[in-house]
Amino acid sequence: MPELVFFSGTMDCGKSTLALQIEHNRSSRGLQGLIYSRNDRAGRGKLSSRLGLVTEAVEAADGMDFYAHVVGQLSSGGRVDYVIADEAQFLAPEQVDQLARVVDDLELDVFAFGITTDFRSKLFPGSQRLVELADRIEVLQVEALCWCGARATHNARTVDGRMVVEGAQVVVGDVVGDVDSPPAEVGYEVLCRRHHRRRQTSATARAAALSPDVLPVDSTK
Ligand SMILES: Nc1ncnc2c1ncn2[C@@H]1O[C@H](COP(=O)(O)OP(=O)(O)O)[C@@H](O)[C@H]1O
Ligand SMILES: Cc1cn([C@H]2C[C@H](O)[C@@H](COP(=O)(O)O)O2)c(=O)[nH]c1=O
Repeated sequence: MPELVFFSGTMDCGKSTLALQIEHNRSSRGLQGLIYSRNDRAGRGKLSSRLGLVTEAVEAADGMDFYAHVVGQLSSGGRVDYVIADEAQFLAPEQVDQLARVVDDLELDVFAFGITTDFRSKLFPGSQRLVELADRIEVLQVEALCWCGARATHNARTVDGRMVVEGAQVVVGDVVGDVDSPPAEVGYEVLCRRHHRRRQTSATARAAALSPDVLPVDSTK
């Protein structure tokens, strides 16, 4: 039975890499996929992974009807054996309904990849609809880690290095969590829930560790 599968996780947990692997494994067996993405960091019409792989994709524009687009490909003589949709959190709920229709009426597997929640830990509308409609939800096996070493489950946004909890839901950007990353105007860092709730990023944790307030005090002096 064809399925709508939602591969979800935080930023930087390997979703796009898995999308490219699924594409590679199927295309190397002669199958033909239709690949969609939206707002990929590498630019319009791209599906890219931080491991350096990139492939061409159809940019899923606002208002694009996925069902009509797949039917259009098939009726103009194109072959479509499966569909991949990356950055699916950015899709409108009705576009997710169209993907479900591709599975049910055209009998094609649809693999959707996306982050579930935004920087405020609220569901993206596209991800909410995927949770509602998917046959399966798969959590990626590679654990992205919080600076404390716990599994990262949440996405934080930083503006000029400080974690924020207000702002536009969609701001394309990259993770800047490691010590050597230059401060970006808008960046992201994956955190465990505890540190997301406390608004403690790696930078604030480092600053706290260096603060004289928390340095060990020798009580004999
Ligand atoms: N230099 C590197 N060496 C090994 N693995 C890396 C490197 N850079 C990134 N990765 C891997 O790539 C993952 C991010 O993959 P990507 O597909 O871009 O994530 P996502 O689409 O979920 O944001 C990281 O979690 C890490 O496992
Ligand atoms: C948390 C959050 C993220 N985004 C953006 C930032 C990136 O461009 C993508 C996620 O891409 P990835 O391949 O999963 O790393 O989403 C956003 O617009 N709003 C947010 O709250």
